[in-house]
Amino acid sequence: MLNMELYPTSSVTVYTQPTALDLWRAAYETGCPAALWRLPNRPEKHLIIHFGDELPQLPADLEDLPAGFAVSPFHNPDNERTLFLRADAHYIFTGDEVDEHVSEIENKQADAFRQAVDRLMAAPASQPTAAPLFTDVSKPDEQRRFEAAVAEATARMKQGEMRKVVISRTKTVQFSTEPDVVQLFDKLCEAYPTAFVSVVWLPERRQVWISATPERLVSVDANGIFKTVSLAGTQSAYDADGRLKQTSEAAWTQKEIEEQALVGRYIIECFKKIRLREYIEEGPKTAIAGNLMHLKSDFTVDTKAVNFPQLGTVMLRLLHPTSAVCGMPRETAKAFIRHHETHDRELYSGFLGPVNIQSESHLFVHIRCLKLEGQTATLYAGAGLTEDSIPEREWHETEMKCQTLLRVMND
Ligand SMILES: C=C(O[C@H]1C=CC=C(C(=O)O)[C@@H]1O)C(=O)O
Repeated sequence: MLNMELYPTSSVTVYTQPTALDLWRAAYETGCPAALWRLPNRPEKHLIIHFGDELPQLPADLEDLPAGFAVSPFHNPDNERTLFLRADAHYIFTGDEVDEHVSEIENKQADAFRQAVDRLMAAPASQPTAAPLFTDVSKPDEQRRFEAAVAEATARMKQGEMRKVVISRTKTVQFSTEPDVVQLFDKLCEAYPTAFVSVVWLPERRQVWISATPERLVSVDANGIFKTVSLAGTQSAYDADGRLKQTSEAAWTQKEIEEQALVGRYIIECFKKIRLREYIEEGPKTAIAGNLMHLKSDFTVDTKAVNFPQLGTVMLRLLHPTSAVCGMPRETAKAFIRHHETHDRELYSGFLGPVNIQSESHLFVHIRCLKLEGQTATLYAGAGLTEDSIPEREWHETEMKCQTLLRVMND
């Protein structure tokens, strides 16, 4: 556990204000891990900087962690190896106001970061540039491999080996120049007000992860209200004429209803394991997630009323990875994924989000995301399969999921 007493913080509202871009560039140039995010339906944006050369890998125990940002890979037994960015510096952007909380920690990274911020603030403001062009450089056999894995999965499910598995694929695009990720973040926030939008810089891996995810994994707010969701089933939010559909126009097939019900059942099984009966379940309802629609049920627990302050941590351990990204039974699905996917999921379908920031923790399933390495972006998308899945349709679904980020990058 980290002792926050070592890191006293000063809280001031600054008058010569750095922009999010100045701060991001300073973190990027000086190799300080950083996370920029905006919670669903909230106006303010947050940026934290971790002053340190190595990012700790810690158990995701929400009660023990200081303020920061957690990022977990898909493969993370018991959530013990969760990357954790400490909020050594925390900036909150609300309209034109910047609220700054910077720890007095003294080390090489902190000094380099502060100097870089001063230098970038003194430099003439750079003019916004047009988003760079990009081209699809995915492997030509990606679709064939994906569809073969879907066919194999449905055959196994028909034999009764599994009930559900989520198979993913990648799409690689090459940018003409390195994209401005802060500009892309702002565009994603505007396009998807109900999504959790984030950009995370991991200098050890030389990777920037960008996402606009619709799926809450575990939240505990300042009043001790715990939330999770069951999200599955996918269709376009637009009709054949390109018109945005009403949620009431969404028609769901038996396959999609069952796919979502399995995720809900899995959540209820987790509650049962800890003998928790006092939860509220609402839904399923049709929810809009950017260019897509999903079926969604909300689960809520008042942790104060049930006297269960660690519920967030306990459920995080039980839930991850849910059957929205893995499958059922979980271990069989995990083994199938390991053998049939040709890429490493890395942080895709893990979880990420702020921990103990303003007395709240909000962790989301890391989907609708991409990994940026220099000028190359790898997009990840998965499809929940049941025995009724049709390979070409599932491929098309992953194409639509990639569009969540691509259409904003194209804008
Ligand atoms: C695994 C993904 O989405 C999940 C969440 C919602 C709907 C899903 C589906 O319909 O397959 C997936 O379970 C992804 O976007 O990569």
